[in-house]
Amino acid sequence: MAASSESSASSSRSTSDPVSGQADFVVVANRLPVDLERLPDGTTRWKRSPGGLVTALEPILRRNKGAWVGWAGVADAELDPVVEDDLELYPVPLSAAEIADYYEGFSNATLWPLYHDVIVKPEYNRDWWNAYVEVNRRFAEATSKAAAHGATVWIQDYQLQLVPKMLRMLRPDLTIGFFLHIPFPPVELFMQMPWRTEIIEGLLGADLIGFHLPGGAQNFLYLARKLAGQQTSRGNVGVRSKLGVVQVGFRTVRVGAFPISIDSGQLDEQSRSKSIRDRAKKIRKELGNPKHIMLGVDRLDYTKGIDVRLAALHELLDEHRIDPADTVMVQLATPSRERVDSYVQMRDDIERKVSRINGEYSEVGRPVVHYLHRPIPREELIAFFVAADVMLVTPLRDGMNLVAKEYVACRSDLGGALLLSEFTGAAAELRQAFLCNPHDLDSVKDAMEQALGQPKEDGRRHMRALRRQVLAHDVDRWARSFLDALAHGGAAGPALIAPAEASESDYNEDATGEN
Ligand SMILES: O=P(O)(O)OC[C@H]1O[C@H](O[C@H]2O[C@H](CO)[C@@H](O)[C@H](O)[C@H]2O)[C@H](O)[C@@H](O)[C@@H]1O
Ligand SMILES: Cc1cn([C@@H]2O[C@H](COP(=O)(O)OP(=O)(O)O)[C@@H](O)[C@H]2O)c(=O)[nH]c1=O
Repeated sequence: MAASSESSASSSRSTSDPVSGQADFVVVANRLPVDLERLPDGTTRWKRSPGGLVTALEPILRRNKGAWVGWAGVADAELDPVVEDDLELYPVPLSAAEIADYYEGFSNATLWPLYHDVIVKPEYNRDWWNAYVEVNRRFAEATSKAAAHGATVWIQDYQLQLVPKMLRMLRPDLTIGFFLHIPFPPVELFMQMPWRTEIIEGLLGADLIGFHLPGGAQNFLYLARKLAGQQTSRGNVGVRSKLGVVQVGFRTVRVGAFPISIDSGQLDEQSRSKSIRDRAKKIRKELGNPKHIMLGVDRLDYTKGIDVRLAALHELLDEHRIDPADTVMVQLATPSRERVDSYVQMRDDIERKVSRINGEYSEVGRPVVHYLHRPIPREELIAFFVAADVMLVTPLRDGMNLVAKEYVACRSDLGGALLLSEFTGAAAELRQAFLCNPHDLDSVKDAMEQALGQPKEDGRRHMRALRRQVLAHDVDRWARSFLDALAHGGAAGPALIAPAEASESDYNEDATGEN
């Protein structure tokens, strides 16, 4: 079952030979890399799960023949383990009530807004918390059954912050890592959380806790001192270096910054293929061969600042700083968390903004904003990256934002410009982008105007520098740096991550891979 292509669930599932307690390397995440989809005719099929966590981890796990414990994306699905040549999937069932309380409630209406700078108000609800505890326990139990004696287990993200402690109690023989894919908030915000001590203690069950940026690691160290009363190191945490330390009884928990990335070599190669180049030309033509194509690619999430870029475009059109006759914007938006209130409201707001702009500035057959509300297949996305002159990445807050890195990896022609919010993790690495403050509309408008008007030679210089960063720091390097740190500080033996088959240029710090 390839996550990138859809296939019948029944044909790819081995029901006769469930494997248990055999895996030396286990990833645990809320979602499996594939979602089970129930079709109207009663049949099912697998489709790729949304989001950057899956994009990043799936290739790593396949290369290392690991096991993945997670939810299959639908309610009440009791599925057997799926065993493939290079991956084992262990589905964890969730009931409809648990999806409402643990996933939509505590994970996405409490933790998600709290950890993203309270862009919308987090809701604190005891029933949701109880469901979160219960589901975290189920994930810990499922992992305990999948992992071999002495295995390395890598737990992912905010939905599963209690699993490290629960799993350690069940299986003290395991080496346990935890990685948070979203920002970890400062003390002033985290202290709102009614169950703040339980969460910090849950995370401290791990041997190594990873964040994208040093700031998240520093916030965590402070809270471990304040809430769990533990001794911690006080020096600065570095990027992939200078780990922080928390002493929990006789155990030492380490804390570090490991910025996630993408399979940049593979994307670079794919984006050079004739089929993608041809499709990119066709997209341009289908859009009416405008002078400028601006592109946004996001889950439809209020953190992503889609409303901000639309507002900037609208004002630039009003001020005649953008000509609607020669510029189009394409917004590709994957549906996300559609039953959470704040997501429903945001969708209405965005769709109103799109129709206002189009109502005022489009001509028949030539909309200014092209808006698609559906998941876009990977190949098609790559063609859009190749076609776009300006990539709009304007989150109000984002742990990393892999889309920004994917755009850069796809531009071996050194064309295009990246407009990037300072409030993304990616901005710490992609300094040659057009950086903007999404809370300041003038800053976004100015950056948009500059990106559109950038002289070609300046653009090539910027893109070359961006590509150097993205090609040298790929997802393999991210996983290896985390797992090496985990192996060297814990009970595990040699590093588990085998290097990807890579061309020399993928790992050459000076390579831009340009055409
Ligand atoms: O599973 P969903 O509720 O549909 O959400 C999708 C994923 O969204 C989040 O992604 C984050 O991880 C990316 C990779 O590290 C990062 O670049 C991005 O900034 C984050 O927002 C979430 O953290 C995942 O757990 C979800 O699966
Ligand atoms: C809209 C869209 C996106 N993708 C892929 O999803 C991930 C998104 O990752 P990112 O870190 O930017 O943000 P979140 O994890 O969603 O918060 C990226 O790999 C995109 O290419 C996709 O495959 N299809 C889509 O329609």
